[in-house]
Amino acid sequence: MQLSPSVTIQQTDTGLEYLAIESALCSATIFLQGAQLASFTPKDQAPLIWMSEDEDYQQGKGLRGGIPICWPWFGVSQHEGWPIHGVARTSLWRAEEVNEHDDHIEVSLSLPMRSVDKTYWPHSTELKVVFHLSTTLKVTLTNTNVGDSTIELTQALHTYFPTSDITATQVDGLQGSQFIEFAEGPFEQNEVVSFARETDMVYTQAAPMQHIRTPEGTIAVGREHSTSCVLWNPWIDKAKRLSNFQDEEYKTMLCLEAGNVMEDKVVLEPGQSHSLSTIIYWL
Ligand SMILES: O=P(O)(O)OC[C@H]1O[C@@H](O)[C@H](O)[C@@H](O)[C@@H]1O
Repeated sequence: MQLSPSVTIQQTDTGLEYLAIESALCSATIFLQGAQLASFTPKDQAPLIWMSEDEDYQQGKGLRGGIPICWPWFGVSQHEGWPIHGVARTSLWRAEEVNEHDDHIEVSLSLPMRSVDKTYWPHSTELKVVFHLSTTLKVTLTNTNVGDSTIELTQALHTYFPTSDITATQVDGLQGSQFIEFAEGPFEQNEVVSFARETDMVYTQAAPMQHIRTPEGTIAVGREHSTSCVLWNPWIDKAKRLSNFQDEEYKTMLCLEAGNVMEDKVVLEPGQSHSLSTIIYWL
């Protein structure tokens, strides 16, 4: 099915539907499950997004790569047995709109709340994501409180980035912020970050822009309405325990995740909205 000149709807062999974008400015894929962007490549440039070679695109399982949407909680829930990173990434979203312009394409999806188990999220909330696709990628996740009581949530746009060599990769722009590592801290980030071990840091009061320096070039990663972000690489041991992840793939990826976590959680009074954005491009 053709939705606009550059956007078609397609299906994997396993039956997962996705929007395929092939425009003069970029190519991209966005799955209805999880509203998960799985690839994004600006025209004549290298891919900006990483996906595991082992991903097998199963229903009800978050994809190992792309941009999983973590909602309405980030990380491990305080309720035992609840799924890590919430329920949005495994739920079926609805494609709402595709608007094609000369200089960008906008694709929006929403999460039908009837498909979210009320045990996990009993509140009346509208959740929408808009992908703004050109030679840059902007993703905006908007929560609106349509109920009559205050809601609180944590969330993240959990972007996987590619590199040809994690040991030759650095993240610049986190200096000056505080981080929590494996539930300890806060510690002060004094230097550019390099990778030589498992990295799982939650940064607070982080500057709105970081630069990932890889052997292939520098990726700019911006955030709006977010003062927290997460930096993750599983390294050798955890790589072996991860689903849909090859043992050696920790060498070729890292996650830098735009967040609203910890003290940066989203608090919405009835009628209020909040939009979290991430902006990604090759410098
Ligand atoms: O394997 P999952 O559920 O996709 O999570 C991947 C990682 O996501 C990161 O955001 C967390 O900080 C890590 O602790 C976690 O391992």
